[in-house]
Amino acid sequence: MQVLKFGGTSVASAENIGKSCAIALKALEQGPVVVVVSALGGTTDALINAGRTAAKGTGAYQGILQQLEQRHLKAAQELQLPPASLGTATALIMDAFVELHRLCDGVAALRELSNRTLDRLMSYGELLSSQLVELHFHSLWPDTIWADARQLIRTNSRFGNGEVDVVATQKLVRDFQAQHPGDLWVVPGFIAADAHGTVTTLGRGGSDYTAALLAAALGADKLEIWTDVSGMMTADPRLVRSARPIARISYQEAMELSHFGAKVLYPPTIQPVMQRGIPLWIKNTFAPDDHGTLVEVSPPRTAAVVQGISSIGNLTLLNLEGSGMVGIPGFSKRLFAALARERINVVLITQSSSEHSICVGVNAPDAALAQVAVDEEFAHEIAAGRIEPLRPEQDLAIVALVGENMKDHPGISGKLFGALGQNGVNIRAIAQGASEKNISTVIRAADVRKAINVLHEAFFEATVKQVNLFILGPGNVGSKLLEQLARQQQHLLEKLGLQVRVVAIASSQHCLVNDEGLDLTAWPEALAAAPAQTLAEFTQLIIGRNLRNSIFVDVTANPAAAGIYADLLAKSVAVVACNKVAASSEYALYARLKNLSKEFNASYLFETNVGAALPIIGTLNDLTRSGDVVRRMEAVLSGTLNFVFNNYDGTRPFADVVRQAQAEGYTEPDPRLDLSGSDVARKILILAREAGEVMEMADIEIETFLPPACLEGDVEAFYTQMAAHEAHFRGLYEAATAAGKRLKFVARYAEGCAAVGLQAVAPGHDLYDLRGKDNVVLFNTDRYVDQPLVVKGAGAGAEVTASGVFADIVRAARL
Ligand SMILES: NC(=O)C1=CN([C@@H]2O[C@H](COP(=O)(O)OP(=O)(O)OC[C@H]3O[C@@H](n4cnc5c(N)ncnc54)[C@H](OP(=O)(O)O)[C@@H]3O)[C@@H](O)[C@H]2O)C=CC1
Ligand SMILES: N[C@@H](CC=O)C(=O)O
Repeated sequence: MQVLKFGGTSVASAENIGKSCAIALKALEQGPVVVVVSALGGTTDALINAGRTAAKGTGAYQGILQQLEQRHLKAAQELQLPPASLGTATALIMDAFVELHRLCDGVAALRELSNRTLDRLMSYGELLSSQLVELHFHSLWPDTIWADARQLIRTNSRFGNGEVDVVATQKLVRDFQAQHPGDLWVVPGFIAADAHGTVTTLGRGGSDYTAALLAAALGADKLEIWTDVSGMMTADPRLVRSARPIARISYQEAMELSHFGAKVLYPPTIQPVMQRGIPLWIKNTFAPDDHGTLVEVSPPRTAAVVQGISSIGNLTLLNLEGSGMVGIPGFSKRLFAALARERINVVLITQSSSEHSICVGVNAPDAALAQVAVDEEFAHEIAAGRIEPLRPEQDLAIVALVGENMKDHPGISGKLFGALGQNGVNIRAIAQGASEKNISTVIRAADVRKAINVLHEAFFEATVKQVNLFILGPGNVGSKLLEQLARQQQHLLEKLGLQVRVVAIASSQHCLVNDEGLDLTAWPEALAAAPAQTLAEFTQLIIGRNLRNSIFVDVTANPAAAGIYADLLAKSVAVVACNKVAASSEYALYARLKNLSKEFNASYLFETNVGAALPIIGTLNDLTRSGDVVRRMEAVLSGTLNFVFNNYDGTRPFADVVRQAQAEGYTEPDPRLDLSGSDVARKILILAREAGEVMEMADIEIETFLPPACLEGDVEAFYTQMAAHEAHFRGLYEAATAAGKRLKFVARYAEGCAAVGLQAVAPGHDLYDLRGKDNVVLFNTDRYVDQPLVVKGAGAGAEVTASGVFADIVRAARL
């Protein structure tokens, strides 16, 4: 004997009924079959709607019923039944709707819809669908009978959610079997009757339960639940795109997952088949060849420790707290008794070992009633100040990991907390029983999508991690970065398992957004047509999207952009910046950002602030982290100035060489920062801070070689004044050359002091041979005493800088 249950979508139309029928006929090749059917998809909701509309006293329910009747008549027509069967079907439908109209008229007259009447109304959905299906089967398999579930499933008289009398039900089913030994039964799901024969229902989704009760009573070889997905999934596919079906799972795990929102199975379904050890399949009517999920006693153990991730929304936490609870027995009993008296279901319980508080999760609609009930129960203690009035916390949800293997596996909860923490998901409460089949976390409802995706990636997709970039400043460096990202997307996916998506690009005039990731080959045109956004709006866009593994990339030189880092880090959004403003602004901000980065587990990386893509800050960090102490640094840190002094020989104006440096992309957007020495000063300041020094910009001695007039006015005036002072620059050059030396703009740090300035260096000096736009840093430390540790190479240029930003992005993504 096999029991096959077809859900609402599987019988929603004549075409779908045909598919379900084909599945049942195939099963008949292996032996007798019991088919349990739900109502035609959407019917139960429509019947409830009709009843509730009638209860308001309006006549609108008539329209709802007429539509529903037409739908059933159309399905009967389309089933292409033999004429006699079609006549029977039409009569059944019309009679049923006469009765439904009569019931709703009564509800409208009384303006009252009791659970008992609602059960009666709803029962017509399954009664009609099962009779239509039976007529269709009958035409293909004459040995088919319709079995009325009201005569098979016995419940108490709790209308709306009847409690099944299992012993009576088993007897009724076996007696029926003895009298009707046919090959194929068709049974309406969801409906039952109490001892007086009054119709009851088994709760929404109860058709699964009907099928399980029949399977258990008949000692079936298997139960198959046919639905519109290919099995139980590792997570809700509406929230997690990469969710996949679970091939085999234990009853216990399936029970945990179905309780926690895996809607493919009505939770009570498992108990009856588990008791009898009947294998339960979840299969897809629309893809019958897919494997589906097999729920069984002990599935073969795979490497998967976690089987699925599930969630329940709409949760409220109630926290009973107070010093008067500690060490006194009976508090929890009274708390749960108060909730039970109001028939409030407790979804989750936690209590810390200090016994100072007990925290329970309830469905949000029950929270107000729960609060009154508990506050009343403890009114005496609250008045005496021994207990606080109950504190409800709303807009929460549970996200749970499910898997029997978790119990033998250390580190699962560590991984869970780490993954959530890194993405700024705050855990409000935790529950895990000693059986360790389920680890439940309570989080903000707004974080559910992000949390489930983060966990799915951590536990099911070790190979791919999605990273979401928000890029500010698609200028010289920014546009090169976007080119490099576009070129390397496949490489990142294949070699590093990173699926890098650029979600937004913003300039000062436009902001382009696509939650699915922008097309990186066509962004310039799209950006030019996109609307503007302020920095505050851009910040909100990043925070509001609440995407996992979010990284803000600042490729501007804008001081205001540096002002948003703190807000982002505090939301666990990583920050990668080649903008030097934040790291070189007042020490308090630099320190705050560093602390926020630690506190919220979000990277704050700015390697390109010094020497473009050269590993200067990284090297310094490695030295200090491993206990070395930096005593002295000597460096050339301006690509622009090194280029200018390497290329200026008096044969063409100094200002022209500076213009060339700007055209080649070495200067700051405002080249006066380079020529004045300020840019080098910020770099040595950043290095000194990274070496552990508490320093401000004002502590750096800047010896400028520019005549003061060059720094008056705007950038064009700057170029004009440099041209006017050509003799000054030639003089500097000639004096150095005459002494056999070269000009280098040098930064120095030693014993808490730092200075920058132009210097003529002699052959043999470490800085003498520094070519082109190169930078160099010489670190003298406790370990590098005789010879400095040297980092040297190209120190400016859009392409190399972009590659340094890219490397920081990858570092942040792999954290
Ligand atoms: N060039 C190099 O070798 C190196 C550069 N850097 C750093 O890289 C950064 C960028 O330099 P570069 O690409 O040459 O500069 P660009 O001037 O070419 O680009 C700056 C970008 O920032 C945008 N921007 C400015 N203000 C805002 C704002 N308020 N909101 C949104 N976008 C804004 C600009 O947009 P719009 O055009 O609309 O104003 C532009 O797209 C600088 O901080 C520089 O110090 C670091 C290391 C080396
Ligand atoms: N303008 C800078 C670029 C890198 O920071 C330089 O010239 O070094």
